[in-house]
Amino acid sequence: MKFGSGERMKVLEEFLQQVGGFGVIDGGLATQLESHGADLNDPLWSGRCLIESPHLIQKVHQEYLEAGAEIIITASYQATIQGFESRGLSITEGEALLRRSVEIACEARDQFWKKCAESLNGSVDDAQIPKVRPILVAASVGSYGAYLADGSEYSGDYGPGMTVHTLKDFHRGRVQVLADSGADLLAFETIPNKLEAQAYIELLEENDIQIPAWFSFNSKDGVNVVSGDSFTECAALADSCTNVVAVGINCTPPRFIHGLILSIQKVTAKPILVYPNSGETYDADRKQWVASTGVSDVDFVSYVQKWQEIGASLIGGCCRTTPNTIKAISRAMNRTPQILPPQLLDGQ
Ligand code: MET
Ligand SMILES: [Zn+2]
Repeated sequence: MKFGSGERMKVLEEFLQQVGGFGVIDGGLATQLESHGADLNDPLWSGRCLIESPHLIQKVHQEYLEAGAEIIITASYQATIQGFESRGLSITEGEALLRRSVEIACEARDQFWKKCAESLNGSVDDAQIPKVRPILVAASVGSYGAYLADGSEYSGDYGPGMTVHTLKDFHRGRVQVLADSGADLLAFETIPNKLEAQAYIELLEENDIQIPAWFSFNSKDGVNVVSGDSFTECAALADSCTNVVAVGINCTPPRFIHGLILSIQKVTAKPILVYPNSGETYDADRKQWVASTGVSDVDFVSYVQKWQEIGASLIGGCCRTTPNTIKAISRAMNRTPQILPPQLLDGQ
């Protein structure tokens, strides 16, 4: 089916309507994989598990669904065809692994729905966390900086010679594979600069990508994206693309989110998504998060209703957040009861 811009918007609009106006995104995927013992000290980071431990990825998706997530993000963030090639895999094998990342998330969703239908027949377990509910699978696209695995997804500095053309060439194959994979939307995450946002837009438009996309930027000062480009200009650029159905912020300390939501609102009427990290800082040289700089789940959650009030429609967590964070977000979220589509209640 060919999507016009209206139809693309409908995917998210209908979802938001069904979940009561506000949706819960999952939490840190890599973080939770590591807590189950995965060694992600690897250029492929969480993408390594697509090769070595796909069952673990599915387990983590399940955990986030149990915690209340309504949008689960695939393990393709740092999984790239080029990255798989440097592992000795062929392009075909790399593409198959990307498709697999979406299949794993879809399987987790199917199992979750099945389990809900069998055990509860649509009833509610936790007062605040409805068991049977719409769930979207978002296919993650991490930045070129994530592929470089040198911390440049947090500096946005790709050097003076970098061009939109090079970035488009880098992303083209993966974006096309993920767009045709059966995912509900593409999640362009942790976008560190304006150049890469421009490259994504041109790719989506030139390749006539049919599924909707969200653009999510990261910031370390609450004013600009990490490269120093204006956050507002980046958000306005995202707004200009008809493929983009939501604009937001991820992997950014919670304390900056309020101001950034207000900046996005000035330039778009599209839904706003936020999934901050725990507020800890990442030491790119040591490839470690520096603990003690972050906020607890309780503090994180104290922000949730305020973010909703000022205009965020989708809220979740990024690095160093866990199923506990998502459970707390889901409970704290202020929303009207859901109108569930009948096919969900039938467990189909
Ligand atoms: C560096 S941001 C990482 C985002 C990715 N979706 C993850 O949670 O692992
Ligand atoms: Zn993150």
